[in-house]
Amino acid sequence: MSLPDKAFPVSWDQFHRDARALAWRLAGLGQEFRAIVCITRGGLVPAAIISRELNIRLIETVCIASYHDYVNQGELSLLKGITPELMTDGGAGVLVVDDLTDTGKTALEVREMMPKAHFACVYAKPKGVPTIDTFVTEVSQDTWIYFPWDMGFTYQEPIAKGSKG
Ligand SMILES: O=P(O)(O)OC[C@H]1O[C@H](OP(=O)(O)OP(=O)(O)O)[C@H](O)[C@@H]1O
Ligand code: HPA
Ligand SMILES: [Mg+2]
Repeated sequence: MSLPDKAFPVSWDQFHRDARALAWRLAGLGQEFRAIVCITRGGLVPAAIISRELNIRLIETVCIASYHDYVNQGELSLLKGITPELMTDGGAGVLVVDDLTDTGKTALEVREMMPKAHFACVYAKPKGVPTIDTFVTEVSQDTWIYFPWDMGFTYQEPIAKGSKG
């Protein structure tokens, strides 16, 4: 598969605002979370922001990789599971955080470990939406989200270059 046609670039500022908006939504649920489980690596950044906003200091990781060559999803590899103490009662009271859900496969894998946990991510594509309880912004399935930690400054061709006008 090649990169989807549409690009949704996200700056650090925008990501911070959107992750904070996610924290506001989660605060609005009126639920006390006993811990955050972040899905590495993408979940580390929103987890830092949400843990600060919601004053959650117990942070655990579940380490999963699936997009081995950036755009193409392969087999999911579970590199590190979740501590058994947090998986008691199906993960009730635990907040699972990721940067985005795309096909929903990653979230479903973690849901099998903690069916009663609350799943949150900043961005969602339609296929992944049913796997998530709370998110901020939906983008179409044929959009690629460019996160600031994957980006650098590069030269951009002028729009007019190559056009007949
Ligand atoms: O809904 P899905 O189709 O499963 O895709 C979403 C997952 O893909 C990305 O992680 P990736 O596996 O690329 O690893 P990374 O977080 O280390 O970049 C992203 O951070 C999500 O965790
Ligand atoms: N952007 C970045 N990483 C991803 C995406 C995306 O749209 N989908 C799955 N991993
Ligand atoms: Mg990830």
